[in-house]
Amino acid sequence: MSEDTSPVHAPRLAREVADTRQRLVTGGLFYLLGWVVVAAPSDVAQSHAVAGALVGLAFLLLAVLRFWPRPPAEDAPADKLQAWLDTRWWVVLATAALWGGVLSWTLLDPHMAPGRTAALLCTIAFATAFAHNYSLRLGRAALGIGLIYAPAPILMPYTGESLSVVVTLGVYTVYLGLVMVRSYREYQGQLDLYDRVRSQRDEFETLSRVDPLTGLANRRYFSGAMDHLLAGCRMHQQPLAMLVMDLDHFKYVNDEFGHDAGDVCLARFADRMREVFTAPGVHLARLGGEEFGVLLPGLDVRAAAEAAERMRASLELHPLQLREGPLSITVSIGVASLAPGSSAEGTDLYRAADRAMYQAKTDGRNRVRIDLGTA
Ligand SMILES: Nc1nc2c(ncn2[C@@H]2O[C@H](COP(=O)(O)OP(=O)(O)OP(=O)(O)O)[C@@H](O)[C@H]2O)c(=O)[nH]1
Repeated sequence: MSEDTSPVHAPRLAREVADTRQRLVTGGLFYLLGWVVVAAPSDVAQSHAVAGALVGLAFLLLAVLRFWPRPPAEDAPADKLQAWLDTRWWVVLATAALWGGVLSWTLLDPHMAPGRTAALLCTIAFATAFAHNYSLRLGRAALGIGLIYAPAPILMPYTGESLSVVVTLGVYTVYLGLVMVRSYREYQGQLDLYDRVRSQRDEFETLSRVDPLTGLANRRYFSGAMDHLLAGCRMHQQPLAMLVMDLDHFKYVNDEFGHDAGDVCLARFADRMREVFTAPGVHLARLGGEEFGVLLPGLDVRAAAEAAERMRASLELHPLQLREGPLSITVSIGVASLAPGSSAEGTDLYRAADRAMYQAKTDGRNRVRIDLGTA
């Protein structure tokens, strides 16, 4: 039962696992009940007591196997989800085959003849339920229905049943086929809709935390990360540093080269940030316009100022590459850090770094300034 198990299908498979699990809950015991109803009027207890008991036990075992093992977690790898589905299908198909055997038995063995009508009615009910509930996979559903139902139209012409019953069963087979295909299509439609809703949800989720122009975190996400990092740094008795960086005379880039070139400049600046700030735990964000933020957990104000100076110097030495050519642009950077024992909050850290950045602007731009108010 090999299927496509590429990771991209994992959420779709997880959904199928959940739906299959839901359908498995009922069903198994109905086959057992069906067997009791078929066996009761026949003299199986006298003629084939052991075989009859084994069939009952087999239905019971298959009913139990529907509940065990439990499905893997929703976010499990696709191959695990697929393996669980495959084993559940074996159980369902084995149940169908066993029922097909029961029906054949009632048709072929005169001892079982009194249970034949009940077997036939159960067969129609089970095949119909199968067509409605198990058309998650077309081929497997067709096989299951065939196993349950095929003995009836195949064997009945040889058991003295009237032609009208045989023809009716044949016509019903066509109906089952149509129901199965329709259920399959409806289910695939549901899965497609589920995929679309999920990818839109992922897109919205990404948009809610990422700045689309630069791919950096946005201000909202950055604030949340700051609270989180601050709690972590306090727990581990570490400082937390922040840089606020503002491009100098950025308006000139827009005015001179156009807004699109300004956008590319912002994106290239973000790339440069990624190149320069590579320490683990660093958070980069676009705070708005041409203002950017960096959170540096574990760095005191001096170490953070050194990191800021690396960024400033990098920009000064290596101009950003725009389509129009290299662009020499500079950045003013404000630095602040919260000491491990400080009771100041994230907003205080932000304000201090922002103050330092404005000081850098006032002092002539293209420089790093420190605010020691929170250090
Ligand atoms: N292309 C582009 N420009 C933006 C964006 N957001 C803000 N700006 C522009 O950024 C410029 C900011 O100008 P100012 O606040 O005067 O700052 P500045 O020119 O960098 O000067 P100083 O900060 O004082 O060095 C304005 O022209 C805004 O239109 C954006 O997403 N894309």
